[in-house]
Amino acid sequence: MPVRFVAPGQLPGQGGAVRAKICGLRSAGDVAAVAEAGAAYAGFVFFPKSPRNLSIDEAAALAIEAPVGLAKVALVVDASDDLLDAITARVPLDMIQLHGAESPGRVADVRARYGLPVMKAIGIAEASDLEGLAQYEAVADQILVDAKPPKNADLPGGNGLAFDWRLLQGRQWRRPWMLAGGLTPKNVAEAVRLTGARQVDVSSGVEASPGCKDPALIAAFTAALAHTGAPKL
Ligand SMILES: O=C(O)c1ccccc1N[C@@H]1O[C@H](COP(=O)(O)O)[C@@H](O)[C@H]1O
Repeated sequence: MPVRFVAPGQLPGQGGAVRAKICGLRSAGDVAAVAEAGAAYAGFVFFPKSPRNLSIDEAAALAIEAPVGLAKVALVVDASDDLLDAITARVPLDMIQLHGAESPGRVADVRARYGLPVMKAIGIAEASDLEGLAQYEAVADQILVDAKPPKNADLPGGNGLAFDWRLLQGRQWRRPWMLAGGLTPKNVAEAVRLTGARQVDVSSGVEASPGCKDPALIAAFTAALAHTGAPKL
């Protein structure tokens, strides 16, 4: 399977700055703050239980006005084809993030049906959770390594919970990957140092309250990445 979407600086040895995805944007001001901060990706959440949920019309308005060069990502959770058909028909996108219990076969189907790169989220709480990641390497364009949500959590992500980043030390995957889960402006440099991540994803950690992004925290998050050195694995 050809890799259709590899962000610059994401393959081993390519170096480059650590790239940020800021997820759960809900307003034009959020998008402007993310672009101003130099983030690479803007995430729009389509999951009604989330405080960051957007209607398709709202997301379309934000995505159409987003600056060129800011990659627009639709986050969905076990979405039907009907929902994805509706999103992709209206919202200009660069990537689909699957953040539910989608099987490898479903990842492959979404990728083929929509012709967009797909990032599959995998929840990690302990070392054995990493074993499940391998089956997605063959079908996803990118892997999102996130904290596993607590049992009975309303949200499968976006809970502001971190996992033990040392679990990733010494690991290498065949696909570009992103680190997520409980990242903040204060801890992201340490997370990068410990894991070697070259891409990071944040939602709660740059919010003043659930669903309300804080431009100062977004700027502090990307500023914290500016001085992260080469990975020490
Ligand atoms: O942000 C949400 O509301 C959300 C809802 C459903 C699935 C995933 C969600 N967010 C993603 O979760 C991770 C970690 O978020 P946090 O920084 O710990 O709050 C991130 O990838 C978000 O894209």
